[in-house]
Amino acid sequence: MRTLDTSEPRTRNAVSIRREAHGLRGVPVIGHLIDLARDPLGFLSDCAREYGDVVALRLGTWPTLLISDPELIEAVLVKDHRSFVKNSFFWRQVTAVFGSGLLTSEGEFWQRQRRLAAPAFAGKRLATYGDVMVHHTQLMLDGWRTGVSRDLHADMMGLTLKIAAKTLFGSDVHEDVIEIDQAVNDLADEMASRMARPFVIPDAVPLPEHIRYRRGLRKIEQVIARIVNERRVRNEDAGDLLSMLMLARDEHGHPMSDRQLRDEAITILLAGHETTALALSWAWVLLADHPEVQAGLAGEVSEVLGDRAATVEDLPRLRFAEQVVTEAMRLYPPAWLIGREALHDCEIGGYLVHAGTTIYMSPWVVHRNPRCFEQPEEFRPGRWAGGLGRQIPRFAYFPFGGGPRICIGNRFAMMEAVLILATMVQRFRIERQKDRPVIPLPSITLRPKTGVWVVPATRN
Ligand code: HEM
Repeated sequence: MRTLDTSEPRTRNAVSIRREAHGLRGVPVIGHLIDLARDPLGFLSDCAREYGDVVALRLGTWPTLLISDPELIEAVLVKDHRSFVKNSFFWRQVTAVFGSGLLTSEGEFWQRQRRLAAPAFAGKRLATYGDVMVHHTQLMLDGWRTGVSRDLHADMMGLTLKIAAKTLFGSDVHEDVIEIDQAVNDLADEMASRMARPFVIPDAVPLPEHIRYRRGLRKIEQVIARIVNERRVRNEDAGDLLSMLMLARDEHGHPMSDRQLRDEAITILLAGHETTALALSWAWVLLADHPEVQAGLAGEVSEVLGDRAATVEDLPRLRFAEQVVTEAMRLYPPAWLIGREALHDCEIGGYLVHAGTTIYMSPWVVHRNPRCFEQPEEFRPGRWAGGLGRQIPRFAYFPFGGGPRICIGNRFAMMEAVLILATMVQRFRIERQKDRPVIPLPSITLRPKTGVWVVPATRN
């Protein structure tokens, strides 16, 4: 039971909470860290439900606010974005992996890198990726057998990795997929433990997880280096993201350093492939649990495509497929928590925010708010049919974040998810393997803890 902490001074409207059960008052240094580590989704949802749109949490020594009101989220991410940077505690834990790539850099440097990368994710260039997406999905499905159970999440991870490598870096990674997959998992696990820990254990301490983490990082760096070297040898402008980055020159005419290329490539590869795989895996969990929705989707795909392969031109008519992806990301947003840190004292919606305060905004929490969505726990893709997206506040639904730091790959991801989903449902009906429940694991991303085990059946 959590109660309002009236023993604390209340500045302006600021609300503080503490947990009284289990003697948590006896661990003031840790504050709510244990609650957050034990059940992050439940804890943050309870906080918002019980204490409202702005809740002060005690996470170790870090002053933290959980903000769940769409207008206030818009203030942080858009209107007052200059007052905030990406949460530095969080990002410090992952800088060894992402370096100064797009996800983690700030200021003018970030702006320049974003400008360079943006054309690869827009317009005509984006449209050229469609065939690769469908082709790789078909290759994957060729290996599926009716009645033979499989981990669909592992399939989605392998598929989106191959697609990202091919479309953005012009490279095939078939032989490396299993190892990269393992490496990404090891990195994500270690980054998540570091985030949850209120203290830092130096990398040099030879813990098994540190060894796995270093091995994972080395593997990914090797693959990236190979891709960059292949391109240097061929010395051609392939018109993809890697070429754009390699051909870019700064104001002094200098190309990007190998280190910066590595940072950007690793960022795009990691930020892009797991999140999209997750959107698809969660969509399939929901579709398997709602056979009538899956049948509706198959009906649309059959009407639009018949037996032929999907193309980018079909996207405007695959409306229900898009609604399925949108609704799946409402219930299971792959990026379930977004963080910022206040650069200086400021005010958000009348609340005083001190410099250094961490702001948490959780799509998981907001997307399930009954104020924003009717029967929010229900999977109803059709709710998006009548232009719901335009009727709700802009930040009632924000799976890709928003403002200047909005996901650069959001259109790429939507296009990829819809094309993959349509290609899959065209060939297979998918049921869950009953004895293998799916357990959400809110790590850096929202993952299915032990995969998504399904039994496919060929459609006649
Ligand atoms: C369903 C799939 C995806 C989801 C849910 C997702 C989610 C997000 C979110 C929430 C952010 C903003 C984080 C913040 O503001 O702190 C972000 C940023 C980013 N995403 Fe995605 N993403 C997805 C797919 C992709 C893809 C396909 C790519 C690239 C191929 C990508 C690359 C990036 C990059 C580079 C950033 C940093 C952008 C910047 O700060 O300028 N993402 N993503």
